[in-house]
Amino acid sequence: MASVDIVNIRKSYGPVLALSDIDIQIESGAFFTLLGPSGCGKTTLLRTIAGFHFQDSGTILVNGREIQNMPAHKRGVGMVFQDYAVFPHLSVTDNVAFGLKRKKISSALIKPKVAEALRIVQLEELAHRMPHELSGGQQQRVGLARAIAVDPTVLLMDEPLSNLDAKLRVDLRGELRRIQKDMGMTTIYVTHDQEEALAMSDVVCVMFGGIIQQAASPFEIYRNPANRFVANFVGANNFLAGNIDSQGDAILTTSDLKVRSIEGGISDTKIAVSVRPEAVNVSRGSHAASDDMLTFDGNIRQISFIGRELEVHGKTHLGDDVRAILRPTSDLLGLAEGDPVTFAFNRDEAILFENGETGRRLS
Ligand SMILES: Nc1ncnc2c1ncn2[C@@H]1O[C@H](COP(=O)(O)OP(=O)(O)OP(=O)(O)O)[C@@H](O)[C@H]1O
Repeated sequence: MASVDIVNIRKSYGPVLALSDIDIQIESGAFFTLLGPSGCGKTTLLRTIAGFHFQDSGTILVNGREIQNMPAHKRGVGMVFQDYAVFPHLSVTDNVAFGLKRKKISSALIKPKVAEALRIVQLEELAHRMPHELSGGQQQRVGLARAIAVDPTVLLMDEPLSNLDAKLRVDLRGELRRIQKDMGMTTIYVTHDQEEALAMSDVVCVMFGGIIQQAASPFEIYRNPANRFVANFVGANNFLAGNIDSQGDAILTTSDLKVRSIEGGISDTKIAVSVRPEAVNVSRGSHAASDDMLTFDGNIRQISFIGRELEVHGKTHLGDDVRAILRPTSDLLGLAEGDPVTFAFNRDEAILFENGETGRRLS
């Protein structure tokens, strides 16, 4: 078990600043995920921790020991790659033994270590196969077994499931998490798949533009996104536009509704209020707002029945798009394009962003 501290890591590729003063503390045994869109710097950060890239400045500590200037093979980290990176000319056993042989471990010790790693990833039966005789999921297990066989202090994984089909990806993510928990191995995982990140992680670290936007538990990231980027990137969200008037009140242009008084708010500043689709209610006709509920008149644009859920797309009278996810009821199923409805949500469910930046709950 090992803690990892990343202090002020900065890394450029020529004029491109890929990582800007990254600070991260990872607790021993945690499953820590770097999540962000393509180009946000997550692979660069992972490879800098692994020692495949060197930072321009900053410190990386594993259990309090600086590793940032060590060569990759001395850092004690295991790495699992997106493209499996198994050696095609070596059997499953020899692939898993590869790192142990390179560490000059005696063959008497290699055998039980390989057997144990194959047992953990449930590949004992296929130990003698060659990689071309394995499925993608099995090859990725070989990659994982090879990484854990050398007893790394930290396990690094770069989009390990992204080459697998959707069903296998879901199966394997549960299995990866189980293995990681059983072994108590501190893991840093890279993905651009937000559902995967939420499902697997103790901590999700959302990155954009080489900067950490928020690092918190999956629930916290979803429920209390720190800024508009996180609110938009993680899960679906509605954004209703507005501004702060000369009295310092936040007013939604959607409905001329005052949603909050903002002390020290700068007049004419733009605001946005976000609300998750599952928090939006839809009902026929027009209903007034109450202290707790914000309501918006509008019309149905499209209704899609997707089994367990009904997805409703609408437009408010002042032009904002609204999406709601609801339990299908016969009344809602009877709605048609163009029907007048009221969209409503509880203030508790809404987050106010001033200048599109830091978010805070409405109520
Ligand atoms: N070798 C390189 N030379 C120049 N620029 C690079 C190099 N590698 C990455 N970059 C740039 O650095 C930034 C971060 O790239 P990085 O690969 O870390 O992003 P990422 O979040 O992992 O993206 P992806 O999900 O597409 O792999 C991007 O702007 C990218 O274009």
